Amino acid sequence: MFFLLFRVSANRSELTTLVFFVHNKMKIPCLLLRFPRCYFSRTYFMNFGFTSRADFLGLESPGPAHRCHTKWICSSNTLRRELCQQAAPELQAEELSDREQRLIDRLYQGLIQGHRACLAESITLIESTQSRKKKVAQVLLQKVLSYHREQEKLNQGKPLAFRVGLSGPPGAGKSTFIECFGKMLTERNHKVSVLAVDPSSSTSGGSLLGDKTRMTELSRDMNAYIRPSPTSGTLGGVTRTTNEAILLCEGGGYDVVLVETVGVGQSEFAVADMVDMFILLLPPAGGDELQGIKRGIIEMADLVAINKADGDLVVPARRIQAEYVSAMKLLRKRSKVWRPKVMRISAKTGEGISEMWDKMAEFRDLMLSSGELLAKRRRQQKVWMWNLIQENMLQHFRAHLAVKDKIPLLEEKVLTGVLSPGLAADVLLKAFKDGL
Ligand SMILES: Nc1nc2c(ncn2[C@@H]2O[C@H](COP(=O)(O)OP(=O)(O)OP(=O)(O)O)[C@@H](O)[C@H]2O)c(=O)[nH]1
Repeated sequence: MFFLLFRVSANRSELTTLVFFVHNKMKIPCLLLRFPRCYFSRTYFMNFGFTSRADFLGLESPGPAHRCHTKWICSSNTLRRELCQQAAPELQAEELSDREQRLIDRLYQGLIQGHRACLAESITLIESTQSRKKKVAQVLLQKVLSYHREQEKLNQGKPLAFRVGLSGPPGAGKSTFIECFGKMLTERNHKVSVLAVDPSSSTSGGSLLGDKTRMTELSRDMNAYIRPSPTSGTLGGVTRTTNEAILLCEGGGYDVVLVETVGVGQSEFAVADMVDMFILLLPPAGGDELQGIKRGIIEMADLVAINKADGDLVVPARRIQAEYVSAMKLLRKRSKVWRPKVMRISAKTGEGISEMWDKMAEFRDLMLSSGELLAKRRRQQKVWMWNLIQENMLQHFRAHLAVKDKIPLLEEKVLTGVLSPGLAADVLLKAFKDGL
């Protein structure tokens, strides 16, 4: 990247005008080198026509002046990070109070040093619905993201963590599996975090996955971190924070991030869209007992694990495995390098768990070497951005004064066949546009 460096002492307004001219005409990011005690307010820059901080980066030596508004860059290392963050200038536009800055610094430092308490506090911050806290959380997240990018660069561009989604109907043995699987991984020097997505919590106000005493042994393990699902919010809200929590966990050095969801709703589709590998855990039962499982979700699975393949259940587990093997042959191929596998395991006895991890590692290596993993992650980012925009826009639309009262009436007219759905939508959209 090109940028011009200016050093400012005397006649700074003339210089700033010149810098702005260069920046504006030549579209070159400019760097302004400043001296201590040389204070520039945001208004000062705005007066010269700069519209965002990323237009213009300031370098200052730490000193009495470092508390001034343009506290952007204090060392060449942070300078590099700040340049990387140009893509998200709006997040830095809001000035943080000293207290907020201290909070971010404390959480960030604690997080990257692997302190579980700081990770927990950071996730609580991103789950906050209070607008100010949300902003602070986003600044923290940006910081963690740039740390991520640096670490990934050091790791030759390879992802820092393996993101795994786990879904299955209630009683399939998810907690027993995670306990057994997680312990095996920590014994092999992995750091494991478990995030639960439980959409039922948004309607019941309680967390199904979180309330129970689950995974007692794993939760005592210093190399594991278990986070129950947030207790409020829409599915989109819950999954948005889960997405961000994944990044925080990775920043905290967790190299295996497990996202668990109950396989009876929409959450598993959302989870499948935020992980590298999606696993479906099923009990050795078929037909009626698995009615809650949606067909579509089987198509999303990269691996199906038939659990409880022990004692009397070995025979039905074998039968179910054979059924799934043939059913999955009929599914559309989603990857050039991987065909979904069906395995038998027992979370109770631990049988098959190590082999399952070997298969998972094989999947990750194949996906990485073929470039499919990174392509998938990039695609997921875009999907998520649009999902969130859609959800927010729809909320905004439904709550808008110009359409709010009209919706029930128009819905009724569509239901009774008085109005076509297309026409009703046109009426509402026009009212919305006119009311903007
Ligand atoms: N025989 C046998 N029983 C198991 C196995 N894994 C889990 N179970 C039993 O199945 C029951 C449900 O297990 P959980 O781990 O609580 O299942 P879950 O999927 O987390 O259930 P929810 O929390 O309701 O979603 C418990 O009684 C477990 O002891 C297994 O491998 N073999």
